[in-house]
Amino acid sequence: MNGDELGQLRTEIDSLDEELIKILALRFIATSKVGIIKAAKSLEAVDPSREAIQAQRYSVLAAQYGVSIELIQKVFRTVIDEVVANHQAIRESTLK
Ligand SMILES: C=C(O[C@@H]1C=C(C(=O)O)C=C[C@H]1O)C(=O)O
Repeated sequence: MNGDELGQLRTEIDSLDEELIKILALRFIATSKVGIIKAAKSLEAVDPSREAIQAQRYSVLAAQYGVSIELIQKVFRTVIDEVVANHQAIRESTLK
């Protein structure tokens, strides 16, 4: 591998990282809207049955794309925990 290839690969990685962050931002916008709807309907912040279905799907997709299932589950656990904390905050702010 020459220096040119290394540089090109790092440029590709930087661009993919930006896409990941952009997609996460879009996901948080969508989940915030869900949080507002759930707070308005007095629904719990956490939905374990929905999360179980998603976890199943993440495993299938991880296998399909050849990515570690454990890694994907950990990444989404971190993201979903953040969403749930955000939903709890929305719920508490609407109760006041
Ligand atoms: C977004 C929701 O709220 C929570 C967060 C989820 C997520 O980030 O995907 C899934 C289920 C819920 O525990 C939802 O209920 O759909």
